[in-house]
Amino acid sequence: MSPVLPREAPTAVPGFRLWPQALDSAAQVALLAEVRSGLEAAPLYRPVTPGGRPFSVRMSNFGPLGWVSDRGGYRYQPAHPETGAPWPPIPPRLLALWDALTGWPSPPDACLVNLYQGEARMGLHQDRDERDLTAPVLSVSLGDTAVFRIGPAEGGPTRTVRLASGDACALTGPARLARHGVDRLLAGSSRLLPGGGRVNLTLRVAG
Ligand SMILES: O=C(O)CCC(=O)C(=O)O
Ligand SMILES: [Fe+2]
Repeated sequence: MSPVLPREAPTAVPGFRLWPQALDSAAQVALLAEVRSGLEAAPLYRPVTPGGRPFSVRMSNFGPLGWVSDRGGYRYQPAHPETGAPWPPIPPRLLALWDALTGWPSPPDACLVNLYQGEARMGLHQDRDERDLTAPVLSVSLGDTAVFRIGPAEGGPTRTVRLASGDACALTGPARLARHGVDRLLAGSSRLLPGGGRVNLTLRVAG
């Protein structure tokens, strides 16, 4: 990670924290290589919603627990649903970033990997499958810029925030249960991933 503490930018949503360029371009390249090597052990797959609709993103996980969705619902589990193998470890660079940015006393035990390509998006939702809903959720973006949408937990007006390659953001405190999603990617905004697309890494204390 970067040697200095990333600069935090103000946001209009209390508890939604944003650190533009938390990872400089060298750190982004290094992290992407670590992600690719983890994905060799835990290949991306396309989950379905509990209603049976395929996600437009492909997913995998790192860490003791991984978030999965299927006909049985949403949950965390210790093994890849297709290979049955344990998830590979969370890259140390991400654990260090979690400590530096969140200051949370315990490490994350789950890192969801989302790959967005083409028209992939993610509908508005809350992250609420974790045991302790006071622990922050930290998200790191690599590749094409995402048009991220965020609004209050109870519903109501949302705002959009652009998340570029290397940006980190967190749902904390009053924004922990904020509704959020990804409307679309800005195609061609980054050259980090050959062929375009975006990798999002979401660190959580799940279990
Ligand atoms: O891709 C993103 O920036 C958000 C991902 C997300 O909200 C999730 O996986 O729960
Ligand atoms: Fe989410």
